Amino acid sequence: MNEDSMKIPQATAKRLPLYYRFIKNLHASGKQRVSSAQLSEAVKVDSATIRRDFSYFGALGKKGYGYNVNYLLNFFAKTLDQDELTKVALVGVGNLGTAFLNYNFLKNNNTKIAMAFEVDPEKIGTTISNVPIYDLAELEDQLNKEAVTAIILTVPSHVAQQVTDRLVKTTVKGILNFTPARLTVPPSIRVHHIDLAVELQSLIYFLKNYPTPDTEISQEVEPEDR
Ligand SMILES: NC(=O)c1ccc[n+]([C@@H]2O[C@H](COP(=O)([O-])OP(=O)(O)OC[C@H]3O[C@@H](n4cnc5c(N)ncnc54)[C@H](O)[C@@H]3O)[C@@H](O)[C@H]2O)c1
Repeated sequence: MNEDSMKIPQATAKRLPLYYRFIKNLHASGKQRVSSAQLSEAVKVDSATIRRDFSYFGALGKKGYGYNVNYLLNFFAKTLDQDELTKVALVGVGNLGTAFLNYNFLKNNNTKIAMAFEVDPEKIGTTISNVPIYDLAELEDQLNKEAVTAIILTVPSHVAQQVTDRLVKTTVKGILNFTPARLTVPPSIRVHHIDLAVELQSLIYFLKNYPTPDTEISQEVEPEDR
């Protein structure tokens, strides 16, 4: 993010990539404007929140016109540093790690998994989707050489902290932690925790306590631009 975006609240900033993806699709399909109601339906964020978020971006929607797609696209691209490729490394090429390496992140944004690390001699020295898999012993050297700023952590939970401790001496500023381990990091490193078990439990709680409308109804409101 650049300096202009420092004033954007964190909750708004988190929704930026979501808005950006949708606006990019709209732009690609030749649309010039979009209303907050259309955005709301597509990204599943209520329109009052969208209007408030967009006011931080200096995008003031006009009644009966909506928002200018080109303006938004330029704003998001600049704010999210889309002109710069962010290098990411993955640590732990098991079931989950392999799936992420096979998934082409570049399709959606300028994020690239540049390298991966392993301890299994069978995997070290091989590639998956052109991503080289290095020995964990080379962690600090390789990360610093390529100025990697983010890590996807998909190791067994009992080694998560020891891998994290080694990142302190590198260019890494953020960790996307898929392990159930709660990580201790210095203030210079940010951790986002993705716990599938917790998310699943929360979904099931919502299904039980806040039943969704009939499938037929939700299909009727499916927008064409999704
Ligand atoms: N598979 C899933 O659906 C899933 C879902 C949610 C969370 N998780 C979590 O993600 C993590 C990975 O899960 P998985 O199913 O891919 O496990 P996995 O055992 O298939 O893969 C772990 C990989 O990490 C490697 N490894 C072990 N120690 C390492 C180290 N110090 N440095 C680098 N690599 C190391 C192993 O050789 C192995 O290839 C676990 O913490 C798991 O709890 C997995």
